[in-house]
Amino acid sequence: MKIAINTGGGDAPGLNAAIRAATLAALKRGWEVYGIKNGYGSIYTDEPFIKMDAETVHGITMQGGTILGTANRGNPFEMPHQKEDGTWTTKDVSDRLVKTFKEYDIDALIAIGGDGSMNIASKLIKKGINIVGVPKTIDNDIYGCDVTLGFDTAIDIATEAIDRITTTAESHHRLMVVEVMGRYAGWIALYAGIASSADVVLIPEIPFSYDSIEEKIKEREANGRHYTMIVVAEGAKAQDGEVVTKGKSVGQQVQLGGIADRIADELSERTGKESRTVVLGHLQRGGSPSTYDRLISLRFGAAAIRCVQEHDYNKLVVLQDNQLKRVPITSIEGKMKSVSLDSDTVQTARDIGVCLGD
Ligand SMILES: Nc1ncnc2c1ncn2[C@@H]1O[C@H](COP(=O)(O)OP(=O)(O)OP(=O)(O)O)[C@@H](O)[C@H]1O
Ligand SMILES: O=P(O)(O)OC[C@H]1O[C@](O)(CO)[C@@H](O)[C@@H]1O
Ligand SMILES: [Mg+2]
Repeated sequence: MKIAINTGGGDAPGLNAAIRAATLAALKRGWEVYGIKNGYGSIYTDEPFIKMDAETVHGITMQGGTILGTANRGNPFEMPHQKEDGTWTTKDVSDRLVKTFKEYDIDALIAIGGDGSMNIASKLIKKGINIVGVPKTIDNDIYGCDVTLGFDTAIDIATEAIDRITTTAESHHRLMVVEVMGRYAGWIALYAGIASSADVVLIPEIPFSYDSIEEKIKEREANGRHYTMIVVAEGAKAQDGEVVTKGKSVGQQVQLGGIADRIADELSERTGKESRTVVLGHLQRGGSPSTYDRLISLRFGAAAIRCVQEHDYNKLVVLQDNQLKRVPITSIEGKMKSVSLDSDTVQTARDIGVCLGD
């Protein structure tokens, strides 16, 4: 049996642990293991696959990033391509990918990635590639999976950062707006916001009203709290506004960012209070995984190999009610896991007085 492994989309803490578990579990079964570099990038080069052995994955469980490299601009069905006149377009190079897989006799691919990677996997499955998916993304937004690898570390980092920003906010009697990642779902903002006792948490699932935040600030001032901590997901938007973006390159998803500045300016204007913004950005994605992420990544990686062993292809290994399960990759195509507004976590936020902007 010959398997290949790749990592796609934004990196996340725990990717290396998943790669290690999948590699060791496959080697243990006497299989050959190959890595694909930079998403699907190396497929189109002279060395499409690199041979992986126990040495390749030695000591990487605790390492951030991915030893295979990743890409979030290299969807084989929409590959950026420069035309003769210098302008950019996209082209479908998936047939070349499928041909290379066949040439090298790869029996199955372990695709470690987010929703975008699983959408690509879904299409490759329809072209005859055997795939087992491993759910990765700090955004925690993969449908059908309670938790994705990388999320736990991201909320730990965000919580610690918000804790630290809170003491300076209080000392200076300021409004502090902390922008965290979360393109279409507010998991990081909600979990880290509640855990760090933020006063206002704004998520994409609840378009916010400035009146509601202003009222919260005024209520706090009246109670002698002369600072307010606002945590906002990059994908959140005002009730009468749009998601704030920074532009888009060909073949890449739109780059988000800038909502914190908008909110800070508007609230300073309304309240007369001084404000500052902090964008946590890629701090949330880098560095060593938490214990939970190491373990869940190892579990996902090994489970993916058990799937291949049973020829149970085209499944995504997921965690549901703390049990490892499998769901068809094609069944989650185009879907997303949003924060449920009647979940107990959202109710908890409301019960302890967190303003959710509505
Ligand atoms: N293996 C891959 N090679 C090249 N591009 C990829 C690969 N996997 C995903 N992409 C592209 O990267 C983008 C993000 O992928 P995905 O949703 O899987 O990642 P994510 O963890 O949610 O991170 P993010 O979306 O923020 O980069 C998508 O536009 C997708 O088409
Ligand atoms: O800056 P990059 O690496 O292109 O990706 C940023 C995106 O990746 C994520 O970190 C993970 O999906 C998003 O929250 C964010 O919008
Ligand atoms: Mg994604």
